[in-house]
Amino acid sequence: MESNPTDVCYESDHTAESEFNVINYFNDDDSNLFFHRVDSDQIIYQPRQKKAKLFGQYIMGDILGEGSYGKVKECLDSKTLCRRAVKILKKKKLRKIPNGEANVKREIGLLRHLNHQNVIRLYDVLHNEEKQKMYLVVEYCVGGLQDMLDYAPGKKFPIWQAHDYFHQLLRGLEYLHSQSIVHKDIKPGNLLIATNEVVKITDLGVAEVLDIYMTSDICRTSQGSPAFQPPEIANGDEEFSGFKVDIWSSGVTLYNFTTGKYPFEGDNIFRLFENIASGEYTIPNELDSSLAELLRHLLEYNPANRPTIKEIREYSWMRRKHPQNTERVPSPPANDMLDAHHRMSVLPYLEDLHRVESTDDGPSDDDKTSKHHQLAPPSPSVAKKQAVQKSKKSTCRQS
Ligand SMILES: Nc1ncnc2c1ncn2[C@@H]1O[C@H](COP(=O)(O)OP(=O)(O)OP(=O)(O)O)[C@@H](O)[C@H]1O
Repeated sequence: MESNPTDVCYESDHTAESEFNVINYFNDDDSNLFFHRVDSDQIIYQPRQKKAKLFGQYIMGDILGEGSYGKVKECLDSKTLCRRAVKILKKKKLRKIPNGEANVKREIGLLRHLNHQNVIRLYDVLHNEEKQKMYLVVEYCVGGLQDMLDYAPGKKFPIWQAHDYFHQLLRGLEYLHSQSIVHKDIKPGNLLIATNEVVKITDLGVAEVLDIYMTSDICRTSQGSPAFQPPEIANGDEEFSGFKVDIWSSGVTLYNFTTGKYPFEGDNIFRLFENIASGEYTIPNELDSSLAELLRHLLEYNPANRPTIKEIREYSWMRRKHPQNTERVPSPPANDMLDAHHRMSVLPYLEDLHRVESTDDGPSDDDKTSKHHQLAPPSPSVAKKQAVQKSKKSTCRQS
């Protein structure tokens, strides 16, 4: 077969063409062909433009985490410019989880009425019937205490840090109890940390509201995490004091904060409940005797002997100021270890939303029809530019 220069060149650069978009210049008679070779070091990779997504007045950011009910994303409230988190719940998924829908309904019903510094705030609930999704807009937190423990040396907090967090847990719990609510699932995994080290009790999905006309805190059901359940639940008692369940779980939580371990363990839930029901556990010798004394009382077998929150505050370990002689365990970095400062992930999406493609002569055709403009709130472009600058500058108000 007769070959011409074109064939030869084409074959030799075939891979380059398919991978790097080689540009061919042909002249009319096809006799002068240039292959513009591009080496890999000449290629400029640009990060993929983040496409803005809005729902209601909220602009979505990156994923913060994922639970059994769905994803949690960061978002920005465009009205208040406050940083928030949004739990995205797929209704289909909820129906598949035992008590899923009921738990979410209960949590929403409860959170709507609660307002305390140490309990997560619910700001908004939105539905998308078409997508069968539900959006719960809550306070933004930088992480969870369980994630912090997982990263911490020995999987525990320094005593002074554990002391601070436990104090805050008691404050939040005291508020819930004052509202006749038994949380029933207190554990590090349900304690988030906001900016300024403020602990937030979250996940009220299995909480119970006591009848306000009842004088006791008797409960009959429990769905909490097994390792944090008290002997009366492990034994299958039909009735038990709800508040004392929360005191026991707080005791297991404090034990975990300060030792990195659990008082009761088991290969499976049956073994675990057997161990809890036996009431036998040890407190590591290295713990201060005043802390050991508090833990023993929190983990009293008989719920009636467990202290109330008011009484807990009187223990010498609680009243003491603990020296900050060890470094604080930080909240784990966001975005797979990349961002230790938890920068706001909504910004790149905001930039996409407010990208100005117009010239001085007015908006370009692209601008007039772009999706960004359909999505953006109807405000003049100047105001948009200002909003971007403002949101870049401001560290968002936290309430
Ligand atoms: N308000 C929030 N601010 C920041 N991150 C959050 C917030 N709420 C949850 N997250 C992150 O999202 C993850 C999933 O949270 P979610 O409450 O849906 O599930 P979970 O409590 O971890 O698990 P499950 O509900 O399955 O027991 C959390 O582990 C946390 O990392």
